[in-house]
Amino acid sequence: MKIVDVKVRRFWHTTNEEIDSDGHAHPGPERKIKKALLTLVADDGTEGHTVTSPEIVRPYLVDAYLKPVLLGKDPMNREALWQDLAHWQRGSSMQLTDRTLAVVDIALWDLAGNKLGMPVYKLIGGYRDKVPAYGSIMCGDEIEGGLATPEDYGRFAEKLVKRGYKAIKLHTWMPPVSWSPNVDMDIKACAAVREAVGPDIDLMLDAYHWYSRTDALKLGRGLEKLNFTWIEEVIDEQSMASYVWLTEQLDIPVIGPESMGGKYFHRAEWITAKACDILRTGVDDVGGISPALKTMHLAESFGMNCEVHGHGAANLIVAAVSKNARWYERGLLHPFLEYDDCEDYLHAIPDPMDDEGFVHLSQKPGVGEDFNFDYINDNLAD
Ligand SMILES: O=C(O)[C@H](O)[C@@H](O)[C@@H](O)C(=O)NO
Ligand SMILES: [Mg+2]
Repeated sequence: MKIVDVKVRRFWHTTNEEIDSDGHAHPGPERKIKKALLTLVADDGTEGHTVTSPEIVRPYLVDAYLKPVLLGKDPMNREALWQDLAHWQRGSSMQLTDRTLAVVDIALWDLAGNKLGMPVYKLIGGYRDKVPAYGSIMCGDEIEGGLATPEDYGRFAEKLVKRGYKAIKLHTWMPPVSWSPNVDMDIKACAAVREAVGPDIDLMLDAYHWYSRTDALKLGRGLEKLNFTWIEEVIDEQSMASYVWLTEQLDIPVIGPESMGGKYFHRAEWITAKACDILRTGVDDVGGISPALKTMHLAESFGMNCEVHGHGAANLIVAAVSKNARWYERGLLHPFLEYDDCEDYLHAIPDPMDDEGFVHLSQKPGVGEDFNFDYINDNLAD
């Protein structure tokens, strides 16, 4: 087989989420944004697809890196293609990011699954056909009846438990919320959730990402009293030394790094420096399914769990093939948004959850995104 085409189709997508000045999502007025479908085409007609933001597969990157590396190559040689792209990153003046490597890797896995008529998680080697999910709540806001008070979080958490979740992660208030960040309010929100759901639900916190060491310590101590399962990204992850310090001080497990680059290389440094108790990976964060698997195996060799950042079919695959991933991060969730509503460019959501809190893997060939190609082709954007 050979790759004969690399195609990008930009299309209009309707969303009811808006992104704040810190890059976090909240409910918002319905609006149209552009998305991009990346398609890799093999000479036998087999295709692999994934959807991303247009910037991730902008024409410059496709012409300067993706086509030169991919065209004429065997799409089944994913490792060689990923290594070639990864080597181009240094010479790309930071233009070729892990996000672009990720979408190419996912599309290559999708193409392989389509070619072999298998769901990708089975192609890799399934560990389970369903994964327990935690409900990942959106960052707090100042919306009446939304996530504006600790009581709002408590009420929403009760609903999530009734929906079937056996674990819940809070993202609490961060700027631009006018009075945040605020450790005491973070602890109040966590206490309200613990009070609402009782002692048997796993609870985690992912709070303001730039607290000082002493603020993070105060927050961690508060979570220990509430028997939380982990504390996440509460200090700038660029300071690994701060996480070494925090991990030494706290009994509650510290998880990371999420947003740091460096793929599995940097995550190996966090493990050997004892900067975390639980490792973190995610297809967007480390450059695709392939490097996410390497990160998972790295953690396993140190007897560590590694939790997958983010939702979607590709992240679900990484959790489904890994004994040392406890959860699938399902979200982000908000009282005003219906997460089970399907995106307009899909025929079905990639992470259906039963009422016991398990997300079931698609048994269709490929990665598991059930694209509505008619919708995409009928809503093309320039
Ligand atoms: O934008 C972000 O910080 C992430 O998307 C975040 O909201 C959430 O996905 C996360 O941190 N999960 O762990
Ligand atoms: Mg996080």
